[in-house]
Amino acid sequence: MSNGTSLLHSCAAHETNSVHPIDGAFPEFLLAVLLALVSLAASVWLQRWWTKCALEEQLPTVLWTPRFVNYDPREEDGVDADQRHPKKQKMGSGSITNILPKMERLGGPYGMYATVYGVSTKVVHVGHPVPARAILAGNPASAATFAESGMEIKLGERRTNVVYHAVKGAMLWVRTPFLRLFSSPLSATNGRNKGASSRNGLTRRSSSLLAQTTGSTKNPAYDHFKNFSGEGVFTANGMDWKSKRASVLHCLVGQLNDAKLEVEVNRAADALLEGELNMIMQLASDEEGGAVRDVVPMLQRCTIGLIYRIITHDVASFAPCRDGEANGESNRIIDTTRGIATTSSPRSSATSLAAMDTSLAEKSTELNYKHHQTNIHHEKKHHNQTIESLLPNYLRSVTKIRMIILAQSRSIWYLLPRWMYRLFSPMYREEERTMGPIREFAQLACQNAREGSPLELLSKRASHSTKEGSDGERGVSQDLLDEAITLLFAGQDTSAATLSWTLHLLSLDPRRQEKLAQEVRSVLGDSDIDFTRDSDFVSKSMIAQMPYLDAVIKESMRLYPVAPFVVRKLTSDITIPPEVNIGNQNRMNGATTVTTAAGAKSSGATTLSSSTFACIWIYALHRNPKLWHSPDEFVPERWIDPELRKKDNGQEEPGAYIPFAMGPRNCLGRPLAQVVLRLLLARIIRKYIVVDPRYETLEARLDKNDVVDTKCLRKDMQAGFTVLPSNGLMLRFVERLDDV
Ligand code: HEM
Repeated sequence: MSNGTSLLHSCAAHETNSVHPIDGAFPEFLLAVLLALVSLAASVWLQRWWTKCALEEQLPTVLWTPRFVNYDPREEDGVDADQRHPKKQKMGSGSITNILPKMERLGGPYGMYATVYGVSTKVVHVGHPVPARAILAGNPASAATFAESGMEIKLGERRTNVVYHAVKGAMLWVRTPFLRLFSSPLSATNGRNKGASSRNGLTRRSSSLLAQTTGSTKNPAYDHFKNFSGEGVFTANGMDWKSKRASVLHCLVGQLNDAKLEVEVNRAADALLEGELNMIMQLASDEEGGAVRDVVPMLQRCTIGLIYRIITHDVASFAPCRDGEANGESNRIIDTTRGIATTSSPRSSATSLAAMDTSLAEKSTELNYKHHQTNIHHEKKHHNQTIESLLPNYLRSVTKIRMIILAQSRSIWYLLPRWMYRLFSPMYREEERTMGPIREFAQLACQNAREGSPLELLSKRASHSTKEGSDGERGVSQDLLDEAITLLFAGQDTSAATLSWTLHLLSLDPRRQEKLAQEVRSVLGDSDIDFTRDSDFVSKSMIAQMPYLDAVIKESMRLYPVAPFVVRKLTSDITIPPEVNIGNQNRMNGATTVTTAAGAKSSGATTLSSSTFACIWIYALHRNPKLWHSPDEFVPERWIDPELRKKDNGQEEPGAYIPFAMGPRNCLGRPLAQVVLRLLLARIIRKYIVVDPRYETLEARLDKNDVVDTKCLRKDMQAGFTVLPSNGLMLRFVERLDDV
């Protein structure tokens, strides 16, 4: 202590007596730091301004305001974040619903506009089928026609900036002689020259075949997914992606015959209807107003069981729970109902379980059913412990990771080097915590995969057995684990979300719901009860006879595409022909009269330059009033009625309706999802009337002759990289009387 004091004193004395060497330099040092900071800020500002000006040559451009968005766990707990934090902007949903008005307001060609993201990242926002298909699928045909027509390629609506052009001109003047000296004819590209795009294509050839064929790639726009799905088919690139996609198609989609799929989906429907909902109905007998429950988690449990069984063939772990053996969350319900006898009829409990067995689906004899049922119960004892403990955490985690990944992509962390995000961002720590249960669950799926199942088949393929990960000693390669995470998520989340939105729309439209129920029941009939097959069983051939069911699913996916946008990076310049009037003649390409979105005449093409990112807004495409009549209305009839069909340009135009995206990186699980959605919906609607209590309240307030406008009851979207109804979806299930 005394030593310290004397040291201080001596320092003070020294300071009074002599000039410290740093004294004079200190303000200069500060000044230098300040200058450096100012020049850094100025160069960033200049760079952003420069990029904006360059983009504005082609499209209206806005500057993205950087911010540190962090994931807020309060958004997931079912309490409306708006109510708690009135000033807080909801994550993502506003930017989805406002996209069309924004495109309209900015009025670029095809409604496109651009954003300068970060310092110089260019993002083009697309909500029109012509640019959308050019970017996603490549559009060589239209490009060729365009070139052959000899039409002069001019710029689109040009916003002139005098200073920008003066500086650019001066720079070109200085640079051109040097460029001529040092560049080869192939690399001398100028985006504005006719044919430039093909030359760019040659010089910037990427190793990715996809990039060559479509002029766009997912890389690096999806890199922030990699902590989640690693190098699975969703995030992989180039040749790695190509071989992985071929393998997954072969082992999953190729192996799935109709009989297997029907059996598995009916098994999942049993778990939902005879298991969970049955329990809820019993509980609700004491509840005033019947059983009002959040259907989203129920559907998630149903679809995770389904995809898990499909990829592992492990039928024991998620077998329907009619006797109080439910997993996870549903256990809570069941615990409280111990002592209440199940009401499932002997017919359904004996035959539904039986109908689940793949091999027995073909043979179907009573003896085999009983044998199989015993097997299921035996295997359940073995597996349930682990699955039961992991499932609730897994579902919570995947719901959360959807939001974390979106928050990341909207935050400044996305633009900074990955190591910075890992080191400094609290979001990364949250992400890692969340990934724990997801990895564990996928690990278990890989270990439980039976012989001949898609995961087991994948494990033998070179595409999925190269990279040994940390779990190598447990016999699971990192590649396989990544794929399991990808497939479990893609198979579960999207189907559950789409069904949730469909039930939401039907609950707000009882008339159409009844129409659907009638169709389903007329096809399924009161079915002569067959001892060997459950009368609830719905097959693919049955749903083929239900056009209204098909229309309802299509319409729900139009209004609520669960992947509201996809992103690509352009690998070569893409020139989009001038916009034409979209009239009844439905010519979107190649006509001579050109109308911009704002209505002004123009005769220019638009060239989106290589390395630009393109955000294809599926949500905007599906609600574009130029493509759909009554775009915000739920009108399933539009898909059936020839008169209504004529009013929708979107039904004929490739790229206008793309809930599964399009091009080489379209949804790989589409054939699976198409069947799953229809079968599950048919089963639900056949048994239950779904009622939104808010609709009832609104209807009760109105006069009998009033038309109930349900738009105000539509749920907001909880935006993750897939969208779910915000704060859950509370519905009441009422058993259809004639089924009792
Ligand atoms: C309603 C159901 C579904 C919808 C709406 C849907 C939608 C989509 C969309 C829009 C994409 C493109 C994503 C992008 O480029 O960013 C996609 C990709 C993908 N989907 Fe689906 N999907 C559904 C169901 C499924 C199912 C059941 C599976 C598999 C089990 C699946 C597996 C995949 C995979 C692996 C990809 C990535 C393909 C690639 O990059 O090559 N999806 N899906």
